[in-house]
Amino acid sequence: MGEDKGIPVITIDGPSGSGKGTLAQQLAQHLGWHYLDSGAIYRVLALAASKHGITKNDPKRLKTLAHDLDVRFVSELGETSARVYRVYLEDLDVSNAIRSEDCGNAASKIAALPEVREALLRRQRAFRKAPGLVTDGRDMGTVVFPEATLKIFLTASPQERARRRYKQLKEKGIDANLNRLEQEIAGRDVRDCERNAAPLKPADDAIILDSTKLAINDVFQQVLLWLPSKLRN
Ligand SMILES: Nc1ncnc2c1ncn2[C@@H]1O[C@H](COP(=O)(O)OP(=O)(O)O)[C@@H](O)[C@H]1O
Ligand SMILES: Nc1ccn([C@H]2C[C@H](O)[C@@H](COP(=O)(O)OP(=O)(O)O)O2)c(=O)n1
Repeated sequence: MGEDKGIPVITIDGPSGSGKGTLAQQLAQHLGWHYLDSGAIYRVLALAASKHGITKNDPKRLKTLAHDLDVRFVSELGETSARVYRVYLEDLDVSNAIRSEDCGNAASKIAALPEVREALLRRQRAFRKAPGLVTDGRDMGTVVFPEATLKIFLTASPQERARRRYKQLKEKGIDANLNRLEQEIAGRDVRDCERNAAPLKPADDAIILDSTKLAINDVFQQVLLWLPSKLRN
């Protein structure tokens, strides 16, 4: 099915821990739009590659794996009426498994391969369905949906992002080390920003929002203020 360019898209790009997923999910739920967590696709691919013993040094097999990847997203109502997004690889629920920092790092490594990115393009664009799509990642506004309705580039200081990730992991009962997280986040920033294929950078027409000192709800309210004028254009 072809992509319908008349359907509105909000893109949220930015580095790890800036709050992209949180904001994108809030917006999708508020607007009743679809949600695409593009990073989850790269994470699932990293998991599948490890399962099949394919390394980042084998772009040809990774490309085939990316093309054939059996990844599914299921959105369901959680206990507090907020939507919960679950991710399946083949028929296995990998929602928690893909959230480890190891998986994030592995995803960042294979995401540097142009063959892999190309193989995932069409799959990502297929999420553009009525009444609208909110999506987050690294290249949503620059490459995947260059004509998006509203593009946000969400940042926060590396220290604040590491602190958020630390708290998030601890809340999930996952052991974490703040210093190590800071280093891993810094390493991922460099790799994601310096690669040649679709590097992490704001689109020319993106609004840059620094959330270092903003609460989750402040970020959400700010974006809601920007949206109406973009939807009218
Ligand atoms: N503005 C904010 N202030 C404080 N914590 C935040 C903020 N935005 C997100 N968080 C928290 O930080 C963690 C990482 O957010 P997440 O949305 O997963 O980031 P990303 O998708 O950019 O990696 C989550 O636990 C989330 O609740
Ligand atoms: N659109 C995207 C999304 C993610 N990636 C890569 C680069 C990221 O470091 C990894 C993991 O992305 P993800 O958004 O899940 O990571 P964070 O939640 O921001 O820590 O995948 C990408 O290259 N392009």
